[in-house]
Amino acid sequence: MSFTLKSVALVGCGNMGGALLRGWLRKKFIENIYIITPRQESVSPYLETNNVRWIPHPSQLDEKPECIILAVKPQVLGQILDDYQRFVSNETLFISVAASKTKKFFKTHLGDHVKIARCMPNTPAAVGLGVTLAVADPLLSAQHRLYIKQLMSAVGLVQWFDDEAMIDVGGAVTGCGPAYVFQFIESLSEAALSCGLKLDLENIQNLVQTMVMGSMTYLTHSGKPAAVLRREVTSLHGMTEAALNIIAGAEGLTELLTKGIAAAVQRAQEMSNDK
Ligand SMILES: NC(=O)C1=CN([C@@H]2O[C@H](COP(=O)(O)OP(=O)(O)OC[C@H]3O[C@@H](n4cnc5c(N)ncnc54)[C@H](O)[C@@H]3O)[C@@H](O)[C@H]2O)C=CC1
Ligand SMILES: O=C(O)[C@@H]1CCC=N1
Repeated sequence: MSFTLKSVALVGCGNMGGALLRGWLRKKFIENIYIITPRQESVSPYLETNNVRWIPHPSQLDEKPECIILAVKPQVLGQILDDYQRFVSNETLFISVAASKTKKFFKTHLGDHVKIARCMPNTPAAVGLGVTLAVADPLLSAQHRLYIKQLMSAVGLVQWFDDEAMIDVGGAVTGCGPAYVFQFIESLSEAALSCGLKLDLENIQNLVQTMVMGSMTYLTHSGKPAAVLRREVTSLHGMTEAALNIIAGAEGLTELLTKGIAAAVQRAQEMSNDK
């Protein structure tokens, strides 16, 4: 990479924090990474990397990092932010990846002057193929925005929004989205079994997974839109058309996904009111 970041503190190293960390470590562009989390287990796999240090509690971090990434559950944030008050300064940028917790929430806990951005990444960040939605506070400088862009584009695509509400709507698509894709693989495999495919489930999943990966790679390389490639598979009055009449028909996939995304957005709004 053509740039290096000096010091990043990651608060919480679970599914999302761990995925970001793995993505960042692949790129080797952060000089010092502090993982702040009470339990050592989640950090152990990374400690052999010599620029990663485990900090059990923020009171034990003796420098002000350039950036603090908050990657704990939304419900935990309210209990821990007081411990981060002492890092609030022009030099330290806070980035929350937590669903639902608004910039206003962080200002209530950390003060109006906190430099805060919200990001909604996804777990494929671990392999550098993530999508991060980002919204910056007006207090952030162009330099802060560049910092966020460098940090998050190291693990995939970055999309900025001015409207904070888009983090919930877009997050319900790209943040939650990997779960929909994995669910699709599980469901198609189970459907294959139910329809009489005589293989064990693991074998079927392997076929389905390879088909999904092949389709994605083909889509990427073909330069054609998904709708065109779909039509190329769908022979007039053939098998695919018979299936798609059901899967993509009235009350089919688009309708189901619309309802699912609306439910996720509603849940984000409910969680934003939790303490
Ligand atoms: N899992 C995902 O795909 C995505 C998650 N997010 C957001 O990321 C955040 C974390 O989610 P997950 O990683 O899935 O949860 P997780 O439960 O896997 O990870 C949270 C981690 O925080 C640690 N933790 C608990 N108390 C702590 C404390 N006081 N200080 C520091 N660390 C503490 C836990 O030990 C755990 O390892 C959530 O706010 C979620 O909304 C955002 C986008 C995608
Ligand atoms: O399910 C959740 O609440 C988090 C946010 C996006 C993905 N996982």
